[in-house]
Amino acid sequence: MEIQYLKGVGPKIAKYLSSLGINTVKDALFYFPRDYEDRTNIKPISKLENDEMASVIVEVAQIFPSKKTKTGKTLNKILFKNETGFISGIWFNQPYIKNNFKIGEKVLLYGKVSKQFGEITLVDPQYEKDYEETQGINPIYSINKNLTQKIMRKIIKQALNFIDQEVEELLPESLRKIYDLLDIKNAIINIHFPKDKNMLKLAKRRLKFEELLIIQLGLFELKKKYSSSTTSYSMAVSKELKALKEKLPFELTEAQRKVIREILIDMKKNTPMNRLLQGDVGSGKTIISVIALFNCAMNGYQGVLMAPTEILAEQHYNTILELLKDWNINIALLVGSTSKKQKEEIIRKISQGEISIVIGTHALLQENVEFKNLALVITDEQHRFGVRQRATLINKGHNPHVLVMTATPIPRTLALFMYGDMDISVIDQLPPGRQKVETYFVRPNMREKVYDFVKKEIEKGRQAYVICPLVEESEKLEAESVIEMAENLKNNFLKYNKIGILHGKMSASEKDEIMKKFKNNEIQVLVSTTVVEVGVNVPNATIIVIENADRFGLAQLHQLRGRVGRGNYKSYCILVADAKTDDAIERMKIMTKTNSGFEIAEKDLELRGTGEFFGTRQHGLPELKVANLFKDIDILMQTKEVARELIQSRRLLDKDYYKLKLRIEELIQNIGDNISIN
Ligand SMILES: Nc1ncnc2c1ncn2[C@@H]1O[C@H](COP(=O)(O)OP(=O)(O)OP(=O)(O)O)[C@@H](O)[C@H]1O
Repeated sequence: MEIQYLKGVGPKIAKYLSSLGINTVKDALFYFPRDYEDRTNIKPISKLENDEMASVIVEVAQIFPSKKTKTGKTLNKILFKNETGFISGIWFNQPYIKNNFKIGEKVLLYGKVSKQFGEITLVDPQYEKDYEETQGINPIYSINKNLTQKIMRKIIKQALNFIDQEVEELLPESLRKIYDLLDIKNAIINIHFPKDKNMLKLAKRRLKFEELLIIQLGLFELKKKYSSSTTSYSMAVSKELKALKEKLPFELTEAQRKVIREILIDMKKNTPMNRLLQGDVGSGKTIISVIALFNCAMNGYQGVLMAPTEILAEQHYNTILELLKDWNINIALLVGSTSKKQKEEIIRKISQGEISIVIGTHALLQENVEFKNLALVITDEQHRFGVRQRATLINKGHNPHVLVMTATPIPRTLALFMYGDMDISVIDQLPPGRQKVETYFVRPNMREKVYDFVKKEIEKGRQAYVICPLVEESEKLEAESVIEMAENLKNNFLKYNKIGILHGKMSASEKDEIMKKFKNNEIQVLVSTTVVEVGVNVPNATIIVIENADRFGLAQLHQLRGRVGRGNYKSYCILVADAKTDDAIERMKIMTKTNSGFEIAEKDLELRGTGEFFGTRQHGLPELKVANLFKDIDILMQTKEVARELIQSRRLLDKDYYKLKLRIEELIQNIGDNISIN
């Protein structure tokens, strides 16, 4: 039912609601509050504590004229009283607020308490005059400035009148009984307008349970599908591997050896490998992919490695060419900017099986790229590819082995959730000799000192990255900001150093040229956008300056920092930021405190929630509305068990579960796969 059918929702309000993603009554019912104000516990004024959120029922005692503050804001103050004391309300830049109150009138105020110099104040409080009906726990919705909480609550209340026709119960009573879950109707009513705190808790639990159970079931079904496809390419462990290992410029770490064993065992089986390889930045994942691709080629099959950026694809290509040059293996690079003629040639050779190892970017996904006998698919940094894209590549072969590499360390339980259909290998050890990257957070007025320090490193023979401030996502601006920054450095701080620039809008050959020069130390300072974020490997670079660091998320900062500290030299990361919000300052501080990708990932989850952390939309998985993968581990584990049991006992096929089953099929379709559960 369209939202306009509700009383009081005219075209204007409907438009505002639509901008929140609410187009139907059902959308409104599932638009859950972001928070609640608890008015059940109305305290005497004298008992209020500094900084707490509180409600008071008071009478207007005195209305003061508007004043200007030192910073030019208008300040309005109103004094309120009740039998327990006096409290003032202050509002900034709302000069008309005083017209809304009359002396002696009773109001309910809700806001943050500030106690200073014996005066108790509520800053910018919400107020309601018809407060009788809104006592209790009240929902607070994420709204935009065109709507008010009051209007929103009215709309939701009306929507709740249609709950019977709009909302389906997916969980049968038998299951609800065992796990003490509210029925869906009660859960939705109580998540919007909780009867009391306990009912709010139960409502949340029920909705989280459903949300997580559906995803778990979807992932289990996917896993079942892949593991039941029995025929893959069984590959012997090539005798040549020993020779390859001897050619490496370093000894493999124990962690790398363990992972290689796991992968070779998988590839030997005639069921397809489906493995996630996790390893922190710089832990040495590339060589693992080289060994897997080599083994595949030695068995006479084709393998492919897809990277998220051209720079990285080229880097992998060059590494592989160099390492495998003693063997007669045809290797090709296929990226967006490969010339048309070359592309055609490469595509022809791939389809005829003349090329054994293909390295590339998204360009590999084009329809006309066909393989003769694709047996191994490796994707690097998979969180940048959607599940769908991975599937497109996999479908170019017949049940090939699949290896996904990621540098985002995800706590194990969460990894099991996100990649529920995959086995997991972890490189939990860095190559020997690595030192902690010393990280500093400085304000922009320290810039001169920062670049003095950069100069000193260069004098020692080392190299530096300068990551440019993020600008709006405009192609031109991106290039401009890099050029401007480089000019600025040339004219001021780094007059005598060789500076190069790199940004996403350069052609592949330009980028390649710059990267080669940087690798050969012909460029000492590389001013770049985040195109170097993932994977770029120049061990002689020991210092990275990240300008406007507060605009980056933690995971991204960690990736960027991972560009240094990749060799035996002591390395530094300097975050230059005029961070103002608590959140931004917190992020900077976390970076200075820890080098562990694992800890950073956990903090990131805490600060940003799971949706953004995983970029769930890219994964094709639904965004979680109520559950939080970090905080709701217990429900997560419980639903995992339930999912397993429902599938193993085949109870999911019972009539009771029919609606749930349909929902799961729908979910899998959204992920980009097509299976019916039977
Ligand atoms: N066992 C090892 N001993 C010494 N150096 C190693 C070892 N394994 C890899 N390296 C080197 O460490 C550097 C980082 O390796 P690699 O580029 O594979 O990291 P990565 O795991 O892909 O990191 P990122 O996620 O940042 O791309 C490279 O210079 C590589 O040659």
